Amino acid sequence: MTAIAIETRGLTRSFRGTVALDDVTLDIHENVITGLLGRNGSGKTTLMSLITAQDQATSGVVHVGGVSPFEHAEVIERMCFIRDNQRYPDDYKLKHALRAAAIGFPNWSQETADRLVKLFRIPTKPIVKKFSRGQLSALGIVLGLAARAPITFFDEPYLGLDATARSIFYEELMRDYGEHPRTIIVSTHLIDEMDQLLERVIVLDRGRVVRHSDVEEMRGGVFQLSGRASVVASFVTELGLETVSQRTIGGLGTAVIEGVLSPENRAAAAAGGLEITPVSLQDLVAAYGVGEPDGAAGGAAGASSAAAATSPASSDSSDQSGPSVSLERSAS
Ligand SMILES: Nc1ncnc2c1ncn2[C@@H]1O[C@H](COP(=O)(O)OP(=O)(O)OP(=O)(O)O)[C@@H](O)[C@H]1O
Repeated sequence: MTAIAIETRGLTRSFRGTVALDDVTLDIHENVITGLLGRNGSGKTTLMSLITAQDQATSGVVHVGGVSPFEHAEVIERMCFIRDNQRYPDDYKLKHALRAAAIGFPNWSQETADRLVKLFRIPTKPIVKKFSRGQLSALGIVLGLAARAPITFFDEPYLGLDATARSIFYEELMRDYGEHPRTIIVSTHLIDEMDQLLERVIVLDRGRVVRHSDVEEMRGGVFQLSGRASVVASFVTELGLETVSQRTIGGLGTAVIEGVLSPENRAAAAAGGLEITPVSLQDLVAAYGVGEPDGAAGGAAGASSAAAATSPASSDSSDQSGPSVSLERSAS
């Protein structure tokens, strides 16, 4: 197992009554691609903003490389955060964004940037503000990969990308990570598409960590039981199985269960007409997100602080608490 790159202890962030992150204690492994998963409003962007010092916790601590990023600019410089709503200065064209990133990131690879710009067919003439949603995402991916920051965050990097461009992203991510291993944290809702890329996953639900483990371990330790609802229910109760979710539709019951059944219990399930099937990562994350609404997911959509401290571009400083390296200043 690799060393720990990022630690959080009791990390909590509230926004006027909305608890976006609730007592999150995590060790994020170094040089591993970790998926940050969970339903809308579960706290993924908030967690990334706190780790990159773009937002300040209500309570709890974040350590990156053993120190608080808020107090160590050199730690912030090692991180790159590509947000889904990345902002750029009004007059920026592609070349300005690339130039600014080249200045801001010590490990910047111009060769990688040039190659990816061609692969994604990012236009050179229009200002970035005129880019389509997919072109903006592609630009974020180019910056995030070419930056080669030791710790890189991608917040839903694929928004608006067509299927071909998404495949290019996945391939290029794996290629660059293979050649230059680093800590990558990627939040995604396209779990079926990305699950082969992820080594570990963190699943958040309503601001809390409901699962943090190795993907293979997770797959091996969960199964779905389905059959007549009454039989499923009594099987679960009699064996004291730990359910992630349990549903009944008509007379059919399904339960997603953590654990491994012994051969005897498998035989008993089969004798009762129950079917045991594997659970995809996507279905498992969906199962964790099944629960009563509690109003915690309402409120303003997304943290408003734009990329600042370590990400390559920001023109919005309305909600920034951390130090910032702005493209507006560094490239002209
Ligand atoms: N600046 C803010 N002001 C008020 N509420 C906020 C702010 N930022 C986030 N929240 C709230 O915190 C919760 C978590 O938001 P966050 O953006 O972290 O979720 P997410 O998991 O990234 O969601 P999504 O998958 O939809 O992008 C949400 O309820 C959101 O409305």
